[in-house]
Amino acid sequence: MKLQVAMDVLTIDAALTLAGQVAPYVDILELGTPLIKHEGLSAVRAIKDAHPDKLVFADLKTMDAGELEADIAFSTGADYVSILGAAGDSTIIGAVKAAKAHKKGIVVDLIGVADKVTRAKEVTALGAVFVEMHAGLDEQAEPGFTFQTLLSDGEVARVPFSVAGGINASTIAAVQRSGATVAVAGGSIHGASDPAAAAAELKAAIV
Ligand SMILES: O=C(CO)[C@H](O)[C@H](O)COP(=O)(O)O
Repeated sequence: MKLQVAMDVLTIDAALTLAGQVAPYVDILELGTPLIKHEGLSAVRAIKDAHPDKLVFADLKTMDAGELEADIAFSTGADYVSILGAAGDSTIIGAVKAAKAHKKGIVVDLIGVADKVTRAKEVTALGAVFVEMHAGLDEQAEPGFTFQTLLSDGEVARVPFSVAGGINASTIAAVQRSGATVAVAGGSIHGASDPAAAAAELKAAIV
């Protein structure tokens, strides 16, 4: 299982600092949606230039204009671009077309999708390299939130999937047992007093 750090910071400087701290322990460097909205896709270029050996994930969460938005991000250095599973099939098909042209990958983020299992199968058939079983920051804060549903949806869907939703050192082993191909960790790394140590601890928990 690969480890992806979600860099939910707001400036390119902060992202470069964080990436420099955690790169030895992670496989995928994700530019978070707030960072891209704040700094633009130049953040993707800056991270790829600084870490050409790492996979770079642009968390666009695209809902429309799939081919155009994905093409821009791939042209700027992204290896993966996220498209929302709630988007129409034509948006996902367009984004996959751009990914194929660049020999890169589309990840479909299932945040907010009620039936994640069905949509996971549909978008994988459309060409997504993997889906993200994702509970966003707001959903994590809702009463009754349970992380377990993400894992069981991934297990049932039987397609390549990542998991994101507050993963930390005490939950990452369960993520791996569920069969996930990627564990995404944001706050447990960028919010730690020592992000390098936090990333190292997560990496060490992956067997
Ligand atoms: O995409 C996101 C929110 O929409 C986050 O980057 C993702 O949820 C990972 O962060 P955390 O581990 O803090 O949940």
